Amino acid sequence: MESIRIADLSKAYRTADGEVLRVLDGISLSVPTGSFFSLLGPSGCGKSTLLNVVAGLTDADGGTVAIPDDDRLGFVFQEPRLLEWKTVEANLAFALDGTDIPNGEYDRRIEDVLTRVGLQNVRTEYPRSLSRGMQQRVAIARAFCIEPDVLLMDEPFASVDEITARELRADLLDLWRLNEVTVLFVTHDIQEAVTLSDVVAVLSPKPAAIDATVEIETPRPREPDDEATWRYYERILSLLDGTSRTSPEDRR
Ligand SMILES: Nc1ncnc2c1ncn2[C@@H]1O[C@H](COP(=O)(O)OP(=O)(O)OP(=O)(O)O)[C@@H](O)[C@H]1O
Repeated sequence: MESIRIADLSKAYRTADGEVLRVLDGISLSVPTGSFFSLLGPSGCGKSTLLNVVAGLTDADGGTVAIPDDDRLGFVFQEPRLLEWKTVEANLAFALDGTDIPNGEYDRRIEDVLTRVGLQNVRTEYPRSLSRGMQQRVAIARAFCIEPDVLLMDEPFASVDEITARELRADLLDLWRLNEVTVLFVTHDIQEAVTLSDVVAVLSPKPAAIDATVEIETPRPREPDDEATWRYYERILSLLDGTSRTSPEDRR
C-alpha cells in the first residue's frame, strides 16, 4: 500500500529578471503507507518546492500527486509557525478546529500529545516564553494532535541546536511508531536521514530529479556514530557527490 504517489512532477519558477528556473524535473516516487521516507538533496535543489506541491501549497506545471481523499495531512516546517497570541493548548485546539474531530475530544488529545513530548507543564504558556526547541516541540505536538495519516516535514530540526535536535528526533520516532503515520521528511543532513528513515530518496541538484533511493535496513534505534550509519552515510554522500556511479541496486 502507498500513501503518496508522485508521477512525473515538473515545476519551473519565473525569476524577477524574467528567466525560467527549472526546479523539478520529472519526479516520480511512491511512499509506502506507514513508512518514514526522506527526501535528501543539496541546498536549493527543490526539496521544499516538492514538499509544497505534495501539500497542495504550490501548483506543479506537470505531473500528478495522489494521496487518498480521506487522508488527514499534518505539516511541520523549519520555523515553528505558532500563533503568538494563543497559548500552547489554544494553538493545538486551533489545529483541531480545522478537522472534523469533535470538540469533546480536544482536551484528551491535547493532554496526551503534550505529555508524550514532555510539555504538559507549559500547556497554558504563550510561545514567547518557550525556548526555540520547545516551540518546535509544540509544532510537532500540534501536527500529531490531529492524528494525521500523512505528515509532511520540511527540515524541522534545522534551526535548533544539535542536542535538542537529537531529543526531538527521538520523540518524533516514538510518535511516528505510535501513530502509524506516513512521514515525508525533507532534509539536507545525511546522518539525520539515515538515523530516521526507512527510505532515503537522493535528489540531484536543480532541476531536481530522483538520483537514487536507498533503503535503510538497520534496526532502530540508530546512532549517528554507528558503523552501519557511517556505511550508509558514505554511500549516500558518494551518490550526492556523483563521485561513484549509481549502482543498479540504488537506481529504482
Ligand atoms: N517562489 C519562488 N520564485 C522563484 N524562485 C523560487 C521560488 N521558490 C523557490 N525558488 C527557487 O527555487 C530553487 C529551489 O528552492 P527550494 O526552496 O525548493 O529548494 P530546497 O532544496 O528546499 O532548498 P533549501 O535546502 O536551501 O531549503 C531555489 O533556487 C530557490 O531560490
